[in-house]
Amino acid sequence: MKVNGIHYRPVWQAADGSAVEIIDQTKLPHEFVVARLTSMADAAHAIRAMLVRGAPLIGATAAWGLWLAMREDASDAGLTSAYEALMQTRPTAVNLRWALDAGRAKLAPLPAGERVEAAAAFARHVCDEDAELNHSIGRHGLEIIRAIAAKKPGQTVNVLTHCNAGWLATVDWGTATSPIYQAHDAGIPIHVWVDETRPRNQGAFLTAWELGNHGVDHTVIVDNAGGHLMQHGQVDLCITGTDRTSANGDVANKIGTYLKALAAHDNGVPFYVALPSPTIDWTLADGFAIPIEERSADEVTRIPGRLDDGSIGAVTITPEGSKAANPAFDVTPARLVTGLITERGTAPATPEGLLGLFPERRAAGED
Ligand SMILES: CSC[C@@H](O)[C@@H](O)C(=O)COP(=O)(O)O
Repeated sequence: MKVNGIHYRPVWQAADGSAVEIIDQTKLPHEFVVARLTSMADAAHAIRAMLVRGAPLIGATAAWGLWLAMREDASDAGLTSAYEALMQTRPTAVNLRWALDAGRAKLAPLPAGERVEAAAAFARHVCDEDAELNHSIGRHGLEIIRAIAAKKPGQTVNVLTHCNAGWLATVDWGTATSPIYQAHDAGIPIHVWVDETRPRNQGAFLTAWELGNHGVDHTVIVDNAGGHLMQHGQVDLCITGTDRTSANGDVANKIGTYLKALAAHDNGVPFYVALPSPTIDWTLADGFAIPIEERSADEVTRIPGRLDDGSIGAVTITPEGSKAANPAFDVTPARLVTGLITERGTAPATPEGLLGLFPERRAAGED
């Protein structure tokens, strides 16, 4: 998507082929900074420290991390240690495992001398494919928004989203935002309630920045406001992303998603989850086994932002000595999910619903 008229992806190979470049998302929305990754350790750090984040982008950056690793050591031992180091960066988004498994399967049979070029080709493919999948998700999600718009002619469709499942979290388009961008581009009047998404504020920092860049009308709200807005008929539908969806349609996503789904259910508001197929974990029968990342207490006790003097800083908001817990994701049970919007269409959040869209998984017996 575009930033000041220039098309960007959040990760790409540097024009001279010497490095990987990323948009450093820890600096947004106050500064637009491009960071260079020149080693596998740089890529691992970028994922762990959330310079890049969001399930599909974590997978795409890991794929580029394999390329950086092969430049350093293309031996079997080098491949194994890069695979293991990158796998340990963040636990919840299954796209990481998907990309590393697929990358290792491509590279392992090759002679070491061919691995660098093959790793670059693989990373380019992962990125291009993610952009295409998300564009398709948008086409299917657009039909849902169009149907809601048809029931309220001339009025604005109000969507609530949580965290950032936008183009910054993917390679392009975003998952939850792809239907929103496509509806906006199709001329459907649309407005987005953006959950700030404490503790890291991906909604306030990133989703609001993205939507603003694309000219989509939006309002940032505190995480606790969604239920109230739903009770008062101000939300037509919710769309979120997911870091991992189990084979029965349970959805792991940013902490707080579950509470939005409960409020939506109580108020009869449709609650959709948008996801590309690499986010489905076919090995898990339900969501309870999804590993939930526990992050630093500092993310809860301190908030970064632009200070009144214009500088960028952080403030402490809790009393000295108070403990803070920081589970970064939660699992929304499938029964609260109206539908899963995938690149192949929208499925009910059930095992049969998912297998109906991905019948090859039935035959595969799942791996
Ligand atoms: C298309 S991104 C879907 C999810 O990855 C997104 O909603 C989310 O929870 C991101 O969490 P983050 O901790 O910022 O990586």
